[in-house]
Amino acid sequence: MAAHTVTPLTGGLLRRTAPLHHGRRLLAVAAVSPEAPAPTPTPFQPPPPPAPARKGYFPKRGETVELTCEALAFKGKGVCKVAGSTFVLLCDGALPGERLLARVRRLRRGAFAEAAKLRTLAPHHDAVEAPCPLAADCGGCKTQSLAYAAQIRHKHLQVRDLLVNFGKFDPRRLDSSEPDAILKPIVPCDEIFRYRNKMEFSFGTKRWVQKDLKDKDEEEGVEQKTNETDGYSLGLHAPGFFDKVLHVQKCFLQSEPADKVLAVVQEYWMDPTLGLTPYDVHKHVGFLKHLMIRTGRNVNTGTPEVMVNFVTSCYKPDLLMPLVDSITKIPEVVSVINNVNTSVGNTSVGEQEYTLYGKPSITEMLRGLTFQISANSFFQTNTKQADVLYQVIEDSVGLKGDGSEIVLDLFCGTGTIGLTLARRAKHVYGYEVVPEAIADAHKNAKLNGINNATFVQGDLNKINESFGKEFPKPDIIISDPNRPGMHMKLIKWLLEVKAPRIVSVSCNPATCARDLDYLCHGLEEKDLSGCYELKSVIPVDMFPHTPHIECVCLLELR
Ligand SMILES: C[S@@+](CC[C@H](N)C(=O)[O-])C[C@H]1O[C@@H](n2cnc3c(N)ncnc32)[C@H](O)[C@@H]1O
Repeated sequence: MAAHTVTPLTGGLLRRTAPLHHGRRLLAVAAVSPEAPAPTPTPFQPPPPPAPARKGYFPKRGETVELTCEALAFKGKGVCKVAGSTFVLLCDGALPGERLLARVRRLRRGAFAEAAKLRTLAPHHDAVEAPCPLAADCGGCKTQSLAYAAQIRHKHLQVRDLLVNFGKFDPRRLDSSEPDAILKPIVPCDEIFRYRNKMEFSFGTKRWVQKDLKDKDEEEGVEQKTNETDGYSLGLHAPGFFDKVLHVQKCFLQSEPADKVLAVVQEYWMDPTLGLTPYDVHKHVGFLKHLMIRTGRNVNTGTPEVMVNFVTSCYKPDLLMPLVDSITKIPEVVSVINNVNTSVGNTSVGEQEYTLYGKPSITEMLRGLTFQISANSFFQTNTKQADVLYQVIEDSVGLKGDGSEIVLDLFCGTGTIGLTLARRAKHVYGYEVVPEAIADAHKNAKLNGINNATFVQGDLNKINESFGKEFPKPDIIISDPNRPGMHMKLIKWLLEVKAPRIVSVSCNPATCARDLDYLCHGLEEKDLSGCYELKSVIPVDMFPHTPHIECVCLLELR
């Protein structure tokens, strides 16, 4: 692995202000320096000459500035600076190497500012044409116009910098080209489009228009791309808005059959003769709330099977039937569900669920096991890459395979990780807070003839002294928490129970690095007794074109 140049932390910082479980706050995240430029596939146009350097620049709210993006920060924001200045402006949609015009939006305690991109002045080093025409406006694919190789490089560097700055790991142990380097090369995704098995779209009464930027830009004579006009909409929420919906005709992240369903729904739902209205989140009137489309694989044929779930504010199947008749002409559609959610909230889980067509669940296959997935079950969203991720987890877990070891699967969801390991373990114990997920885990175990797995519902943020008494001492612990990471109570328990190996799986490298710091460097300064040694970190890219990155970390008791 090549050694990377890394900007000092002060070169770009992102403040995380929400308090974490531990009382500590994450004050900075990695900013990574751009790597050597790759060939630029977009046609060359001479960029305007750069603005003169402004040493000692300090931003003013509302001003328009010319910026250069130097790196990608955690969450995919560009780390930008005015020429000649060291002050950092974080800008959504700015990509490393790009020169852009932006408006200063917010000053963050004088430490850094947030800016909104107006337009590109000169493209970044690794520019490619984004296939989706909405890529610049939709918060879903922030980095679609960055070549995939560059996306991977930046994700790898982010993980590396977070391990150094939050995890306090020695960069020399991470960067070495030796096979024992802790940070392994990132595992890329083979399919970088159409990888999501589930998309959830919202019906809205307001179609998103970037009004505030547009108005001001027109005054300033800056050309700004905008989206359509006000009106009903079906698509994705505009970034940062719960009531404005970006109209989406097709999504390059979902399967082709799912795109066919979306096209049919878009064609018919606004037909006034059908009497279908979108739910108004301000007035709490209207019928259609969300459209969820899930794609699974038929266990026998391997062909796609699609579930369509309409989330509505009340149960009026007659209103939906014309739409159902149209979408069920698509051969892959095997299930149409109606979740009825009468609450005023924006959630897509209904209090009542009705099957309007076909079966109530679809099947999915993962590492040789079969899973029944209903409309509200949790399941890894990139099935193909989940197969790769679970292989990496299985390799890191390194079960002997003689059926002698006890595995504890913390944050087990529907039990998928534990069940894939159960075949080589003595017994798997899974813990998870959502009761429906535990019920699914039991069903999944039964469906696959697995008898050596026990799943327990419980909140791992609220464990007490009795936790751990109901299962034997584990030989290996897997921990796969949500983005906030592990609660301090759980970290303390892990340090007390001293399982020989822990495999920490995380979708948030910042909280992951923080938790690794506690587990490897202890809670008391300089006391490493009973702590773990970090053996390997393998980043796996599950979500191309987004800032998300999954990490599988192996820890061994010292
Ligand atoms: C990232 S998912 C991992 C799921 C599973 N390991 C998988 O690979 O499919 C995290 C899981 O942790 C669960 N969870 C979140 N907070 C929890 C808590 N305080 N106690 C127990 N489980 C929790 C979530 O419901 C979710 O299923």
